[in-house]
This record gives sequence, structure tokens and C-alpha cells, in this order.
Amino acid sequence: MSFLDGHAVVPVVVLDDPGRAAALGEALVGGGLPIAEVTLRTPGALAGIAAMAENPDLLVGAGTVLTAAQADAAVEAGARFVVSPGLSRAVVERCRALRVPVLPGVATATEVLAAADLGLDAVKFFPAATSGGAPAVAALAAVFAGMRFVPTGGITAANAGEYLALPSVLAVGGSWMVPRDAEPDRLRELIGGVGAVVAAAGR
Ligand SMILES: O=C(O)C(=O)C[C@H](O)[C@H](O)COP(=O)(O)O
Repeated sequence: MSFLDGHAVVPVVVLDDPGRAAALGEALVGGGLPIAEVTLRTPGALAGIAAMAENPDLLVGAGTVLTAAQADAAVEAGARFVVSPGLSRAVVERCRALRVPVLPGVATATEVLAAADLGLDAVKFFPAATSGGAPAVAALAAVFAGMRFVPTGGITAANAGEYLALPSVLAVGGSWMVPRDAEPDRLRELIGGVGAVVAAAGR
């Protein structure tokens, strides 16, 4: 069981204007992608999380969480899961204390081992494309039987299927369907296209 069950693709959102968060959340839900990882990389990210958290049909989480204090702030704003680009014991332990699922980033076997030592059974594989792509995930999965991966970073509609074909891949993350400056029509088109990618991968 994972908070990502039923979510094969996690949209990674960089919000410049928190005033657009609610509409983006509606577009995701309407397009069949009722989940968003809002990165804490913009000043309005926490306000955006709070706005999205008001949508009962949307599972909203925080990305780019680098410190335990940021995990606190994200959960306080309404984040229901936490994603980090790297593996921080402090972040993992704070999320456990907050009873919120956490997905720390790893890119090497040593980091997967460290995550397993912390009792984790799912990690983000980041940055996926430049860390060896789907073949690297398959190679890591071969030696870490209980570990599941969420590759993120450099994933597109064209290559998501390679990752989703791997049984060790819980989901993929990416921003390709939520580009920062897309007009609403283009956004709907990109979000709507994700379903075909997921279906083609048999998910
Ligand atoms: O910092 C984090 O915690 C992140 O989540 C980083 C994101 O995974 C990538 O920025 C998404 O990568 P692209 O799909 O290539 O845009």
C-alpha cells in the first residue's frame, strides 16, 4: 500500500502565482490526474498548496522539501505528502512524526541502501534521465527487491512509458504536462494526453 496507489503519474508543479493554484488543481482533477506535487521553489508555493488543499478531489503534496522545518510548513499548509530531491534523515523523521508519507530522492545504490536503513520502501529516483534512466532503475531494482521507485527529472510523454513498464516503478513524476507559462487550453491538452501514456504502459 502506498499513497501513490492509483496515481501512475505525479505532476510536478512550479507555481509562480498562487492565485492560479485552484484553477490548476481543477484542470488536473478534470483531466484525470488528481494529484500535484507543488515544489517549494517559489515564494507562493505554500499559499498554492493551501489553495489546492481545499479541493477535496485533489491529493496535494510538497516537493523540493530540503529541511524538517519546510516539512512542517508544507504540512501546516495542507500538504498530504512530502517529496525531497535527496535523502535527509531529518526530513524523513519529521515526516514520520507528522504521519505524512515521504518520498526522498536517491540516485545511487548507496543512497537506496541508506533509505532502506531508514525503513523506507519507496524512493524518488532523481534526476532520473541524467542518472541512467529506466535501465538504471531496473539495475537498482534487481538488487533491492523490496524497494519501489518514483523516477523524476527529465521525464516526458515520450519516455514515461519506458519507466512505467518496470514493475519496480510505483509512478513517475514530471512537469511536462504543467509547464510554467502554458495557457489554459494547452494545459488541458497536455494533462489530457497523460492518460494515453499511462494506458499504453498498461497501468
Ligand atoms: O526538487 C524536487 O523535489 C523536485 O521534485 C524536482 C523535480 O522532480 C523536477 O524539477 C522535475 O523535473 P522535470 O519534470 O524534468 O521538470
